[in-house]
Amino acid sequence: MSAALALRVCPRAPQNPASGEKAALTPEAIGALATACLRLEVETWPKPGLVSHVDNGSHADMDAALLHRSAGGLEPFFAAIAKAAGAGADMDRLRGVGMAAEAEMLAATGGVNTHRGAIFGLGLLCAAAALRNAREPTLGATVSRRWGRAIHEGPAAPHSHGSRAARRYGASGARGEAATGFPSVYGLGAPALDEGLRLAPHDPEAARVQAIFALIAGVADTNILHRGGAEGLAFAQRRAAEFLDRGGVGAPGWRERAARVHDEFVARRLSPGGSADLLSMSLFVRAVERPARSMRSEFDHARGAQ
Ligand SMILES: CC(C)(COP(=O)(O)OP(=O)(O)OC[C@H]1O[C@@H](n2cnc3c(N)ncnc32)[C@H](O[C@H]2O[C@H](COP(=O)(O)OP(=O)(O)OP(=O)(O)O)[C@@H](O)[C@H]2O)[C@@H]1O)[C@@H](O)C(=O)NCCC(=O)NCCS
Ligand SMILES: Nc1ncnc2[nH]cnc12
Repeated sequence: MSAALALRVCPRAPQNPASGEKAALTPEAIGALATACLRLEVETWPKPGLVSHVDNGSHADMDAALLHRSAGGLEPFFAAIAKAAGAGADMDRLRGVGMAAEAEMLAATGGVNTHRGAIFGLGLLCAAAALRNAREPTLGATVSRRWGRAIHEGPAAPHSHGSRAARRYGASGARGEAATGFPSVYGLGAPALDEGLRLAPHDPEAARVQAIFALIAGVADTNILHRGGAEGLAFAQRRAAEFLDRGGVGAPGWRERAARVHDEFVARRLSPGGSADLLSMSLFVRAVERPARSMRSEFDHARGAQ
């Protein structure tokens, strides 16, 4: 994103000239950016087992239009989470806004769980973006330092798919990811976006494909564990790693190869919904932390896609 466009997509509150601190984004700009990242995730194909503008992957209950409707409905909640964080909210207060966002999602989608994980993870990154300053290295570090303990100790739904996967397979899931500062975002998704842009400089969708494969290869996605068990997770991780080992989006014929992996996931009904959310979060942290290097035309496109 150019500096001018970064300011258009993410208008910043005035800089504090006395302290010289980085100025925080406005809550409205944070909400708009978070929703743009959710839309960009949808507009990415091939994404193994997941819904996109091309097909519905392993899902009978979702399509791209539903995901866009959900993403649009969440924008004011992402802004509200940022606003609350800017006013010093603790985790209980943020959780209240997150629960209201979940209710909005379910109302907008007729009861389909489109973005529960994203409301939680991207929501916390929105909160951190509102507090961004020169002293914190990353948004993830802010989440972990300010709310990590409360995330660990907070209420958990004992019968959610994620809680079951945690008990059965030891996967720490969405909660563990956030409490520890989003290691999959900073260690897998965001570096793979950079690598994808290097391999295919004129194809930002390719960069997102590189990132989703890197995430699937490395994340213990509780959605895959829920539908496919440990065997399904091992299959998904192996196929994603093979794609990357063969050169990822830098190798000739990559799109056809990625589409074949997508078909294999669909045949097994596997859907890495957690990795989809982590792709949105990777786009978000790069856009906030390195705006000059983000993908200008892509954010314009995302704001138009609905
Ligand atoms: C903390 C909560 C997110 C609850 O977490 P928990 O693990 O207890 O519960 P789940 O309901 O299972 O939701 C976790 C969702 O997180 C995503 N996820 C999975 N693995 C990971 C991972 N390793 N790292 C990060 N994130 C991960 C995933 O969300 C996506 O997938 C959903 C769609 O999947 P789908 O295949 O359709 O699955 P289902 O409909 O569930 O089942 P079937 O179709 O198979 O029948 C979609 O939500 C994506 O977003 C997991 O689903 C949280 O709920 C909570 O505490 N909320 C309170 C609000 C709050 O505190 N907010 C904080 C401030 S914003
Ligand atoms: N593209 C997608 N397909 C299925 N589940 C998702 N959850 C979030 N994004 C998703």
